[in-house]
Amino acid sequence: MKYMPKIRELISEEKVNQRIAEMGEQISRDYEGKEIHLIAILKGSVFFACELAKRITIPVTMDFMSVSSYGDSRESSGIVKIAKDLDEPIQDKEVLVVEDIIDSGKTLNHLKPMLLSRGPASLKLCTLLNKPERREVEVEVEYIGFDVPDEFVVGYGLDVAQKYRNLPYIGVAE
Ligand SMILES: O=P(O)(O)OC[C@H]1O[C@H](OP(=O)(O)OP(=O)(O)O)[C@H](O)[C@@H]1O
Ligand code: HPA
Ligand SMILES: [Mg+2]
Repeated sequence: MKYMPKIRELISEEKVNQRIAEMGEQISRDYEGKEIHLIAILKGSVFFACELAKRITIPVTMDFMSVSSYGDSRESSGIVKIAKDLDEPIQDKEVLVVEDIIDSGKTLNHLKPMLLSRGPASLKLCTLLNKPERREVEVEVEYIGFDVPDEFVVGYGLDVAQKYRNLPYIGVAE
């Protein structure tokens, strides 16, 4: 039989949804009077990005970029592969990049200068989870849902070898 890790709950569905609602409220206040352009980094951030967008009360547009570096491994390959670029230009837009997790920092460290070179009015980062102990390259992150310990987390969009993205809570794959 294929190896299936046991999943231990780390952050309940209720806590995740409550925190996302708070983040949506804070973002709506910070960007009051503006429109916000959310860029969700596929695939992991899609659950968070949709839930966050529903909690933002100012006008929202969305675009998607598909980026991967982990593949089926629990370690970053260090090679950030862009499988799908944005559909629309971001020039003069208030851009908020939405991630499910910042771990080594390599993905965002690679993406940020690339997006900045396209001339957005502003560019900020928002992540549901942050794993500070694993950071290899510095990234400035404006909005963080939860700090998590140095364990491989799954659920709410996060996968281990493509599985468990659909769990409605955050767990640890043991
Ligand atoms: O800070 P880092 O060490 O770069 O890790 C964070 C990135 O890794 C994961 O993506 P992954 O490559 O697993 O692609 P996926 O979203 O399709 O699962 C996650 O969704 C982030 O994009
Ligand atoms: O802990 C993690 N879980 C799932 N995907 C990830 N990508 C980077 N870190 C993680
Ligand atoms: Mg992944």
